[in-house]
Amino acid sequence: MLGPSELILNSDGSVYHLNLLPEDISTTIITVGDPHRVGEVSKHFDAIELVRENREFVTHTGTYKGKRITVISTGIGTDNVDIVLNELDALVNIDLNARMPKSELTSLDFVRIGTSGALQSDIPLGTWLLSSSAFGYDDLLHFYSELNTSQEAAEDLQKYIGRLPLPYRAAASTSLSEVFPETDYKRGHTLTMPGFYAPQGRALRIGNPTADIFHKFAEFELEDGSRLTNLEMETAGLYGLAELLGHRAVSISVLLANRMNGEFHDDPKGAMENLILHTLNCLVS
Ligand SMILES: O=P(O)(O)O[C@H]1O[C@H](CO)[C@@H](O)[C@H]1O
Ligand SMILES: O=c1cc[nH]c(=O)[nH]1
Repeated sequence: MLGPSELILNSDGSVYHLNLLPEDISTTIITVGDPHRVGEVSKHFDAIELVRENREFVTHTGTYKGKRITVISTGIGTDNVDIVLNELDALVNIDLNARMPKSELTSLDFVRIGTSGALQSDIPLGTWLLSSSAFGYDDLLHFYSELNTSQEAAEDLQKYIGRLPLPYRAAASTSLSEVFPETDYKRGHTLTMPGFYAPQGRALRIGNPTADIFHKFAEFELEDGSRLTNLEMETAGLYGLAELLGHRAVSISVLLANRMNGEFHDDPKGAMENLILHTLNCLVS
C-alpha cells in the first residue's frame, strides 16, 4: 500500500499537483510547456468538458472532431515532466482508494507540442521537428531504473564532448511517430538541456565557459551518421518516463531559434498556431 507521503492525494481525492481525478483525463494527452498554450489547443475543440488549474499545471479535456483529448501544461523543464507523468500515470494505473497499483495497466499516448532551437545552420526556422530520440543532460532518468533504449550513443557523446556529465538517451514511440508523416514532421535527435541560457550556449551578462562545445554538439555523428538537430528542455524526460511507465510518447517542436545562425522566428505565435492545428488533425486522421 502506498502511504500518504508517497502517493499524495488532496481532500477531494485528486492527485497532489495536478488536482485531477481519474475521470478528468483522456488516454490521449497533449503536453505543452506554456500554460497559456493549453487554451490555444483547446480553442479548436468541439466542446470542453473540464478546465482545471494549479500552479503551472493547466488542464483542459474535451473533444476534437469527436476524439476525447486532454491538453495539459507542464511548465518548463523535466522536473515538471516528472510530476506530470507520474501523476497522470497514477490516475490510470493506481487504484487511488486502495492506494495500490492496478493489475491491469492502461497505456497513455503523450504528444508534446513545444518550441525549440535548431543546432544546425541548414535547418530553417519554422521547421516541425519530431524527436526520434533525445539526450538528457538534465539527470532526471539517472534516478530511475535503466531504460531499454541503448545508451551507447550517450556514452560516445560524453567522450566526444569531453567536459559534461553523462547524458541519458531516451527514444520516441515508433508506432506513435507514424501518426505524424515525415514529409511534414522532420525527424531529428534532440538535446534536452537543464536551462535556456548557458546550457543552450547563450550568454547575456555573465560569460559562458562552455559556449564553444555547441559547435562540437553540431558536428557529432550518431551511429547511423545522423546529427543532433535541436535544443529544448523536456523531451528526454518525457520519453524516459513514458518508456518506464509503459506509455507511448512523441515530442514535436517548432524551431523558433537557429543557434548557429543567430536567428529567431519573426512570428512565433503564428508558427505555433499552424503546428497545433496540423497536429490535432493528425491525431484524428
Ligand atoms: O515552448 P515549450 O513547450 O515550453 O518548450 C521550450 O520552450 C521553453 C523555453 O523557452 C522550454 O520549455 C523548451 O523546452
Ligand atoms: O532556443 C530555444 C527556443 C525555444 N526553446 C528552447 O528551449 N530553446
